[in-house]
Amino acid sequence: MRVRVKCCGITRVEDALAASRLGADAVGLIFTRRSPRYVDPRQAAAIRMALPPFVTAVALFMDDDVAWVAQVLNAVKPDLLQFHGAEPAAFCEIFARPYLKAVPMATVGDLGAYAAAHPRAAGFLLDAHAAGEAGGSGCTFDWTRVPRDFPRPLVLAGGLTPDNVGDAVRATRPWGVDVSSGVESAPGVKDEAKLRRFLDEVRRAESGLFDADGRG
Ligand SMILES: O=C(O)c1ccccc1N[C@@H]1O[C@H](COP(=O)(O)O)[C@@H](O)[C@H]1O
Repeated sequence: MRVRVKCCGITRVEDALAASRLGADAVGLIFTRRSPRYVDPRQAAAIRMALPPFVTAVALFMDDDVAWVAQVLNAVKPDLLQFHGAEPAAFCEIFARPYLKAVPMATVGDLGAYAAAHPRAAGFLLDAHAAGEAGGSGCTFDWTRVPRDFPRPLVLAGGLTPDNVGDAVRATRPWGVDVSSGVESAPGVKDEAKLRRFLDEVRRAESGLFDADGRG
């Protein structure tokens, strides 16, 4: 199966278009103000409207309040939400939209129990959350902790770059991968050459995962 790619922390229309053209399945728009990749809802709406068909717009929040999430949803109309903080399922479900729940791998030991606490999540995004950083830290975690054959979609994140994403895909066989700082020239500004190499490496790695019958 194809490994899906999300490019997170998009703040410019041209970067969203480049990511889409190069084959990204999703772009992430960050609405938590503590991120250097924060994008205001008006700019995000312009990015969202510029996306070609079948490219998913993901709105990322981290322990933000209900009113702010609702305001962003109204303005941007994203396809998918990503809750990157300590939001319980009851909070994530208020908005009645499909959502990804981030898992802080630095502190979560039992992924099964964590997932069970979010029965309606569309999938789980495994991030390092290293050294107190909540996201976009550029830090990896121990990929041997990613279970094979987990019954729900797992998106690998945290410190992925064009240089390590091939090994990451071969080691974990994830549903998808997510990259933010690893394909930038500055926070919130994507580097097209890095993005191209990242997507090429994902495709190269995934092609080696399947046998002649297309089975993984
Ligand atoms: O990217 C950010 O600035 C960010 C800020 C706050 C919460 C989450 C954030 N990004 C998410 O973190 C992962 C990992 O980032 P990186 O690739 O290690 O830089 C990223 O995929 C986003 O989903």
